[in-house]
Amino acid sequence: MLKDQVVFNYKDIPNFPQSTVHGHAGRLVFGTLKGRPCVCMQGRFHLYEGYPIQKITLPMRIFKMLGVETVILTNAAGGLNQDFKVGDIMVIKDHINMPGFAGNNPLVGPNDERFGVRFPCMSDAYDRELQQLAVDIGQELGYGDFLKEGVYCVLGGPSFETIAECRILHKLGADAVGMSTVHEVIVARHCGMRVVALSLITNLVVMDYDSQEKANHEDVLQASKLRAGQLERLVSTVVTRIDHPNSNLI
Ligand SMILES: O=P(O)(O)O[C@@H]1C[C@H](O)[C@@H](CO)O1
Ligand code: HPA
Repeated sequence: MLKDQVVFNYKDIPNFPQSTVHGHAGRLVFGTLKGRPCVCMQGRFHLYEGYPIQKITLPMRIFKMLGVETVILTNAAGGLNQDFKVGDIMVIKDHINMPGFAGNNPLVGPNDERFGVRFPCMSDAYDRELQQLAVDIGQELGYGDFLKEGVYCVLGGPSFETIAECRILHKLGADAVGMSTVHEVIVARHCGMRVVALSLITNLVVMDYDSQEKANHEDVLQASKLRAGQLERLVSTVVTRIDHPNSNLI
């Protein structure tokens, strides 16, 4: 997808965490997309891997220091919204930081004023212009039937949710549930980068005690492959259409 690639394995970057999840390659790829400089993470980090939350979000601060202005995040998520189907792409409009309710927030600890303020606002976490751009581009690409908008809820994982947990998350107003993204968004917003995030609905969560369905990682990987090309096209088109006052890294 990127031209003129320069690739670093995470293991060769000092102090960088390592990907431990099947399906996460563990590479940082620099390059250009239609002339736009970009850096892509092939593999991200999660609380359930045992990393401290500040380590999970370290790449965001590195990107800020490299001059990145806009962060585009994608994830796999379970659909809670009853109108969602496997293969839907949800443009995230807001999040519920469930670990944060218990004090597990990446900004806990002394605030580093070089990056941002002590108490950052999160009511504008997801850039509204970029959300609209993603929706408009999705429509143009003919994705209207599977393009949704909604609220993403992060949990710690690695166990998938119980039926009672899914029911409560749905009642709380979440449309999709996952194990990532939110921590990175908080740190990216703290240091003033713009954020747009997309969830691929890889499975529908089980909300019914009569259901025989069981969430599993293999189904998540399989469903991700089915939409990989379309998701990549959406992301790359968004990149080429973002307004870049300083033409910096994306
Ligand atoms: O895209 P992410 O890393 O959030 O993927 C989800 C959460 C777990 O890593 C995995 C569970 O199948 O998918
Ligand atoms: N729950 C949590 N995380 C997920 C799911 C899910 O159902 N699907 C993909 N990531």
